[in-house]
Amino acid sequence: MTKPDLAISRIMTVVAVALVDGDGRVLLQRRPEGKAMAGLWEFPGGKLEAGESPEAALVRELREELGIDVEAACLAPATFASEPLGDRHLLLLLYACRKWRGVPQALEASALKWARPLEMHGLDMPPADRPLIGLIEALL
Ligand SMILES: Nc1nc2c([nH]c(=O)n2[C@@H]2O[C@H](COP(=O)(O)OP(=O)(O)OP(=O)(O)O)[C@@H](O)[C@H]2O)c(=O)[nH]1
Repeated sequence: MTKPDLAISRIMTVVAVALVDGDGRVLLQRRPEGKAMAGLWEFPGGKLEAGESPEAALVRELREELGIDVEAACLAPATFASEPLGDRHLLLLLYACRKWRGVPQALEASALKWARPLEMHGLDMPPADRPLIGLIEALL
């Protein structure tokens, strides 16, 4: 029998969102100093907590990170990334969302930026995010 190349316990599931404004721009946040990959631009989101659904985790993360309220029903599954990350394997589930309440604030990030996909190609983003840019472009 062939051995699986990854133990399930090493998979890290992360949920993130492309918040899209009326001009077709997407919100990115900059990872703060002191964290892995500090200074890189990423989609808001984070890890699932035990027992949380992906949508509930994202609703929570968006409140914690940006101070906005999003309905789970407004989170549309968009695409995903699958990428080795240190000694783990990252499964990044990316949603798209065009409706939220409140004005996003950088409560945890060092900065926020509304960017068009074309601009995103020129930004430093985590390796898992790079293949997602073209897919987001096609979705908008
Ligand atoms: N939110 C988010 N995380 C991403 C993206 N791309 C990517 O590789 N990641 C990785 O997925 C993980 C997200 O987890 P997180 O935000 O909860 O964790 P963190 O590293 O900030 O640290 P923490 O454990 O102190 O919360 C990080 O390892 C982060 O580098 C992305 O676009 N958005």
